[in-house]
Amino acid sequence: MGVIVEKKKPLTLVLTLDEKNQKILLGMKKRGFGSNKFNGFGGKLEPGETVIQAAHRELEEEAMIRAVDMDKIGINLFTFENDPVALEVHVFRSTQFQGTPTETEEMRPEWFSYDMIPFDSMWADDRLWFPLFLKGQHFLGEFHFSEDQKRILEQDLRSVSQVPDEYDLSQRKLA
Ligand SMILES: CNc1ncnc2c1ncn2[C@@H]1O[C@H](COP(=O)(O)OP(=O)(O)OP(=O)(O)O)[C@@H](O)[C@H]1O
Repeated sequence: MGVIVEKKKPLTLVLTLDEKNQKILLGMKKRGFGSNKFNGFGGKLEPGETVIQAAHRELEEEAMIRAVDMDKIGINLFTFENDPVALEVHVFRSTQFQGTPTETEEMRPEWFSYDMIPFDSMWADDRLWFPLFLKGQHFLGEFHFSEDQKRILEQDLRSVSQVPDEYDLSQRKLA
């Protein structure tokens, strides 16, 4: 116990669902942080941008689709051994979009059935919170990773009735 966090960096993550066919759109990340893993679409905020604006922009840039609905469903706070900066990932759920998912320089999109999500090729936290996400439950998670980003050393995940605008660092469970 005792994960030290000095500051946090907001990021977005959008998961697009085809509820009728029980499928989720993921992308194989081709470069940068988390490369060679399947994930939702997202990234950093640009100066002056809100979290929701960044969520829409990153989905358009990385998957070439435009979300019609965008619901904030949770926040995950990620920390890594020997790194005082936490990643605050705002997770969104979208069930309607315009356009056709298209491969970009950053991502190769692919649909997966809810019961065939490729967790072995994803971040280790995903298999823990996806079940809540798929049920539409709001959640807050904290995941402390090993320095090599492969293993979760400590974690806390809980359902909440409402998702706050940001993760209150003074309320961390792994502090
Ligand atoms: C540690 N466990 C994790 N589990 C699940 N998802 C995680 C994650 N850690 C980061 N993520 C997501 O990974 C993307 C990184 O994005 P990232 O490439 O850094 O951002 P962005 O596209 O702005 O950067 P560049 O343009 O490449 O610099 C972004 O969606 C972010 O939410």
